Amino acid sequence: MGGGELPGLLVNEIGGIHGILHGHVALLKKHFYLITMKEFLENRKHMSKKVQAIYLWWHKPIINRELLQSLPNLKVIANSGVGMDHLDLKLVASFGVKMANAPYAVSSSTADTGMALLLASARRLVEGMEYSEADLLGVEVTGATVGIIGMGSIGYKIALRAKAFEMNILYHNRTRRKEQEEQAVGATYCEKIDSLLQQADFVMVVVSLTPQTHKLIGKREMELMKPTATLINISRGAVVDQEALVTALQTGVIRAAALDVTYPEPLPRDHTLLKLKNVIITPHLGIKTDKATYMVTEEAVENILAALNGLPIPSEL
Ligand SMILES: O=C(O)C(=O)CO
Repeated sequence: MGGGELPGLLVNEIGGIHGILHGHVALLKKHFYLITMKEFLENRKHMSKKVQAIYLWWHKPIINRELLQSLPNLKVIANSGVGMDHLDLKLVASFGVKMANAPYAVSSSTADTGMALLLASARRLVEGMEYSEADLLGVEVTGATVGIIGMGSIGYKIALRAKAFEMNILYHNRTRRKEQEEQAVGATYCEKIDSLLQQADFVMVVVSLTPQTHKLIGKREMELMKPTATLINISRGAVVDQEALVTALQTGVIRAAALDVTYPEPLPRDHTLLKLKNVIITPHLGIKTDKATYMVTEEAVENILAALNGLPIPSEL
């Protein structure tokens, strides 16, 4: 590898389950001298000074104090998605390193994942594929109420999609959306999460994982939900108390769950959740489309270049 004058960009790895997709390498190489974590660790002394930016792919928690201490020229860490729970933000900031996420690129594909789970659970698609019986009775989506917990850009796109399915839309968020935004999607604000839980036929969890949202949906919250309701989680596994969820699903406290996120990911093969018929689990498909993953990398490149050029970072945290 040459390197020339291009700024050094450290990435987890290339390819594999947790690596930058091969198709993105050319884009990154246009702007940066790419260094994989493996190359960095093999030649730490030489590489340390080169690294000016890190591109974190797929929630991999690779940043710790020791790494930060060994990168004197690091200016920015860009993330490949919106969730930053795998990063110790305070620690990074204490090194004077800027951080950016990629909220724009992810919103449509993640909202699509949420709706796919909602529809698949409502109409029992997975069971339908497993059994050729034709008498599986699902629940109607048209006219049902979806309760969106977390009305950021993904939550809002879910509301747009739910409107097209003629659903009633409730939402809970730390801050209320503007009246025009609510009207555009026909969403009603619930100041109290409990009121949303009591009314919704589909509860869609979209909040970021923070200490405040850790196990936000626990036993009490599930007991507030209707026994006919479905819980859909596309945020982070730990926003839902998974043990409480198993019990709720086994005892009919709620009808079903559809989860794109769990803890750990993936779940061990013998995990109870994988054995329940009223559960759909997908392997964190969130943003995983050809288009969205590429857009995420483009967004990260923009953020990194802005940071290295001393310009305002579009998605700075
Ligand atoms: O953007 C993120 O953080 C995601 O997990 C999308 O799936």
